[in-house]
Amino acid sequence: MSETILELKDVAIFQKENLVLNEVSLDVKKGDFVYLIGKTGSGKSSFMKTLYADLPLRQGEGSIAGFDLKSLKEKHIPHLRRKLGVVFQDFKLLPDRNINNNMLFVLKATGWKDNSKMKAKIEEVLDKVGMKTKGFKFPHELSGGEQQRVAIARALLNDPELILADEPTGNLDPQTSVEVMKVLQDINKSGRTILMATHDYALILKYPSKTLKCDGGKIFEVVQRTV
Ligand SMILES: Nc1ncnc2c1ncn2[C@@H]1O[C@H](COP(=O)(O)OP(=O)(O)OP(=O)(O)O)[C@@H](O)[C@H]1O
Repeated sequence: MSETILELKDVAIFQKENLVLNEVSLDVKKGDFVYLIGKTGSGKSSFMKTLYADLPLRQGEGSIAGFDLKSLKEKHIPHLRRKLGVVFQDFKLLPDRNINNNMLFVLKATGWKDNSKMKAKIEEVLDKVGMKTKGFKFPHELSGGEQQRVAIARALLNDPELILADEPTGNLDPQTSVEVMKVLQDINKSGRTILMATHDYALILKYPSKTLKCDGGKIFEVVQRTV
């Protein structure tokens, strides 16, 4: 049986004093590709934030990439984030520096020191997303799809065990969404676990996989044909 990388047991998720999700229990195995769907405001982002410890786990039990979310101390959050690759809808690239320097910033912030190793790593991840020749460009010189591919490359810098993608195609047109999705599929095929929140049912139909739905304050697994 394959190894569990994310496990939640009877978790409740709050935004301030408001209960957003309740009785959340799930088990994600290494190598899985899991979608998280649900209407606006149903709690997808709050759920993702709990996983990368932007929201504290106040109730229930949770472990992710070997970290216990309940007892996680503030000072250990950077260690957890190094094991996760997080991708956002709005890319979140630093606008004042080129792509290579965006990557360098993350590597230095996560403790890398050796210049030649950093250079090789940046080339490797940009190559993986088909952006090897664009490292000298600034974010505003790239299309939305290219920026998202760079953001995915950035998420790969520290060889994360799990990638959390919150609406990664939310700002992209359908064709570009498929291109970005292909990149995520390739990364998943190379053994990485991906949890992706999305509104894009066309993508789910094209690339069917295990699907969780946030609805009515709960998360449950749905079978493909009813999404
Ligand atoms: N910082 C916050 N403070 C208070 N309430 C919040 C905060 N962020 C979100 N909420 C509330 O929590 C609920 C869930 O929001 P969340 O952003 O997780 O939903 P979502 O499913 O990700 O929506 P969307 O698809 O629009 O991103 C909503 O009722 C929202 O108003």
